[in-house]
Amino acid sequence: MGGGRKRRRRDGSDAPPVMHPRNRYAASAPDFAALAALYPSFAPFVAVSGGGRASVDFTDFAATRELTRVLLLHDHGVNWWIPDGQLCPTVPNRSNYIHWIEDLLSSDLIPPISNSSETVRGFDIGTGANCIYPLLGASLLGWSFVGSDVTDVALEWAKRNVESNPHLAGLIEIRNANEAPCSSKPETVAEEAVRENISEPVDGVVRSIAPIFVGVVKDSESFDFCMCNPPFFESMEEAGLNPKTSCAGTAEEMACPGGEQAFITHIIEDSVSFKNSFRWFTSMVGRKANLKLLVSKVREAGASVVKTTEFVQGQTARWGLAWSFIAPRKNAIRSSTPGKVHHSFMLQGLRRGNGAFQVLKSAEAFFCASNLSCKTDSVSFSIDVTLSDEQTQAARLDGDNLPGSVEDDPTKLHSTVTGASFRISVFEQMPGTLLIKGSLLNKSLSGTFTSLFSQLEETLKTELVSKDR
Ligand SMILES: C[S@@+](CC[C@H](N)C(=O)[O-])C[C@H]1O[C@@H](n2cnc3c(N)ncnc32)[C@H](O)[C@@H]1O
Repeated sequence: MGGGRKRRRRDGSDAPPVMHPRNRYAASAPDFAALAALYPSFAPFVAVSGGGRASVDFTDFAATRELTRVLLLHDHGVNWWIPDGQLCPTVPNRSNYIHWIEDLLSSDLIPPISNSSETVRGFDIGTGANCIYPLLGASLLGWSFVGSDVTDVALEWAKRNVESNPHLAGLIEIRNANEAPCSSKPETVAEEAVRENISEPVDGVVRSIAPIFVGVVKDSESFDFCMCNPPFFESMEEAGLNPKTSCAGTAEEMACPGGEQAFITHIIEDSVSFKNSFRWFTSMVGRKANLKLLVSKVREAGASVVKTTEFVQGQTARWGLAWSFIAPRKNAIRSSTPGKVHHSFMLQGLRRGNGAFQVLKSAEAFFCASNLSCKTDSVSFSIDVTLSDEQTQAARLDGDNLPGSVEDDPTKLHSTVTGASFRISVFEQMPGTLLIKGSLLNKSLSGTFTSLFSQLEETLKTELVSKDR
C-alpha cells in the first residue's frame, strides 16, 4: 500500500494489478497528501519528498494506525480506534478478502443455505480489537456478522468499535469464544480437554487453542460464511518483527501453539460437526506450504468443494482457502449440454515446483475428495477413475442417461448398472506446459464426466497455475 507505488517483481519488472478488481484502492492507492489536507491529525505522519511524492513511514505504529483510522472514516464512514500494540490492519489488504468472499457467495457453485435471510450472515473467527472484517463487510456490503475472540482487550475494543458506529451496530455481535455457553452439540473428549486447558498464557502465547465454533455458534444458527485471519506463528520469535512495517500485534494475536497450521486444522475439524451451519468455511493462510497441506486436510474431511486464491499484500503473499460440504448444484456437477466422451485442456504457467507428477497427485486428490475410486499409474501418468455402482445409479436417476448407457441398449435394459469409469492422462508438451486429457472408458454418464472434468480443470488452474498470468 502507499502513494501509487507499483509492486515490483524480484526481476525488476512491474507486476500486474494485484488488488481485487472491486477493491476501491485497486485503481488508485490512497492519496496521502489529500488525506493529510483533510485530516490534520494525519498530517504529521505524511512526508513529502522533493519530487512532491507523499509517503507514510510504515515502521511507525502511530502512523499506520492513523492511516487506517482516516481511511476507514473517509472512505467507509467508520469510526475506529485500537490501543497501542494491537494488530493494526491495512484497509486495502483486508478488503481483498471481503471481496473474495463476495465472489464465493455470488458464484452458483453451491446452492444457498435453505433458511438464509436476505442479509448475508458471516462469522469472523478471531475478530481482534480492530474488528476489521465485520466493520468492512457491514459498511461495504451491508453484511451482518458475529465476531468471536478470546482476549479481554480484543473483546472490549471490538465492542467499542462496534458501538462507535451506531449505523452498523445492529449488524455486528461480538462473542467470547472462551465462554462458549450455549451449545448442546456434543463435545468430543479433545474439545473438552482444550476447553479446560486454555487458562493462562505462557509468555503471552496461549497454551492451546480455545473452541472455534463449539459453544460459540448457537444450535439454531446458520451463516453464509466464516472467515479467519489466524495467528500465523508458533511464537513471537518466529513472528519476528518485519522491519518494513509496524502492524504490531500482541502475542495472542500473532501466535498460537502449532501456528496457523494447527489453528486452521482446528477450524477444519470443527467444520465437519458444523457442516450444516455454514455455506462456506474460509480462512486466510500465511504460508504456501501450509496451504497445500490444509487443502489435503479439507479434502480428507470430506468437503465437496474446495477453492483457493492468492492475495498479494504489499510485498507479502497470503492465500485464501474456502471449502463447503454442501453438494454442488446439479448444473455445477453435470453439463447441461450433452456430454462428450473426450475432453482436454492445457495447463500453462505452472508455479515453480509443479510438474506432471504434482498435477497427477492433485488430480488424484480431487477425485478422491469426491469419493471416487482412483487407480493411479505414475509410469504412464494416468489415473483411472471409477464411480461406484451406487454413484452411477444415482447419476442415472438424475437424468444422465446418455448414448451408450443402458437406456439405449434394450438388451441391457434389465441388467445391473455397473460403475462408469474414465481415464485422465497428463502429458508434458514442453517445460511448464502440460496437456490434460480425459476419456470416458465405457461411454456411460458422459454428462457427469464432462462436468467433473471441467471442475478438475478449474481446481488445477486455481491450485497450480501462477496468478501472474
Ligand atoms: C491475527 S489476529 C486477527 C485479528 C483481526 N481479525 C485482523 O485480521 O486483524 C487473530 C485473533 O484470533 C484470536 N483468537 C485466538 N484463538 C481464538 C479462538 N479460539 N476463537 C476466536 N478467536 C481466537 C486472537 O485473540 C486474535 O485476536
